[in-house]
Amino acid sequence: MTDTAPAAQATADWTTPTGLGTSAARIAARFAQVLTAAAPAATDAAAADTAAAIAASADAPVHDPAYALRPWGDGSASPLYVPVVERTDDALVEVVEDLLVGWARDCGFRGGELDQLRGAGFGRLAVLTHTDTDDPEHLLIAAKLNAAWWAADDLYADDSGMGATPTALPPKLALAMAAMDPVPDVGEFTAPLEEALRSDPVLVALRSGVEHLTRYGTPAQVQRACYSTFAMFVSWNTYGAWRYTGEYPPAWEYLAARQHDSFYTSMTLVDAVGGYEVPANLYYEPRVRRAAIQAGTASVVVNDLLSVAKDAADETPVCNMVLQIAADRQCSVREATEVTVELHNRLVRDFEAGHRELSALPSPELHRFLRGLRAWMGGGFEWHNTNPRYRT
Ligand SMILES: CC(C)=CCC/C(C)=C(\C)COP(=O)(O)OP(=O)(O)O
Repeated sequence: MTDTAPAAQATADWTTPTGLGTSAARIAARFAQVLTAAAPAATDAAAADTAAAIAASADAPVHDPAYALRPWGDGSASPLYVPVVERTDDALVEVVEDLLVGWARDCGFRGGELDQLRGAGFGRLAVLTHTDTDDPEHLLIAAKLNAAWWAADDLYADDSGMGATPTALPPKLALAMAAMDPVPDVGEFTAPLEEALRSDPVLVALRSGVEHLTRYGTPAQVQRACYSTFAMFVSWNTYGAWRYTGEYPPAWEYLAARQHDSFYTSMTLVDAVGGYEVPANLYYEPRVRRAAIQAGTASVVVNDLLSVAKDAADETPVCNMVLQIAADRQCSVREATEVTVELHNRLVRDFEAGHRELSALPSPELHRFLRGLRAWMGGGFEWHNTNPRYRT
């Protein structure tokens, strides 16, 4: 490796041989391609060694104690296969919640909105899901952005009782993008935009949340959070169109939209909150992205399972996987719930298998990130299953 270019040296620890074997060559070859862009010297040999390591890891034990079958809701449906909860820490939760409510007040939320925010427990969500840091300032990255995303979701997109309407939604989301990803100065047109961005607590919260992320994360981490949010907004607009026309989608089409409106967006923060970075070309390596999408989708399917009653109760019903399946198949909610549980458990098992394969890749950051995704699923389940928001 002595002639290796500096960029290649920076990535050399990913390519260090760690095992033997020949199966799973596809993932290794792809991984080598990712590296090749920066490290011409680290190609075929590294790919073969990586494939070997993957092959060795494919023989992992069938039951991983990091996962469990857990009852949920009122306990009447089949259990969910979820990662175990890695941390509960009430004292830390209180610190983060207090800081979060102070921040929300500074953003302009008042009275009942602040009570709702505290009741929702986004600080608790951060503590349950980001288990590799105890630092309140880092946890606040997740707490602030999740609170801001949820506020936008409730107030702009979902909750008719809070003033959300399908026709006002798209322009509000366009402003939300401007709040998160600052536009350059445009002379006389800047002042009215600034005024609009300062006049709505949701927009102030989104902007401030990104600023907080910017203090601790890299530019790549900030933009990945922004762009996954913007993809999520496309799904919100899609739901808005369905609710406006009253033409609700089949379950497969809803699920296609839901995969970009999921806790994948929350999980873009995993490494920044943890205080490290998965380099962009590894973060977006297809197997890594697939694992992250599986984790995000599984977690949002938990949300759908637990919010059936809440979603069905809105005067313009909110799309929900259980409700879409029940409508498609003309079956009961109970039957549709079982199909949804099966879908969830399949996603988690597929994630688990992918995690096992990817564990053979010699990147400490990637290993930590995959454990972080797993922890997020476990904490996300716990949060939903114990949250008054989802109790009927
Ligand atoms: C990433 C994030 C927190 C996005 C906000 C959108 C959101 C609240 C979800 C993806 C969860 O789904 P849903 O809108 O159905 O949530 P509720 O059931 O209203 O809690």
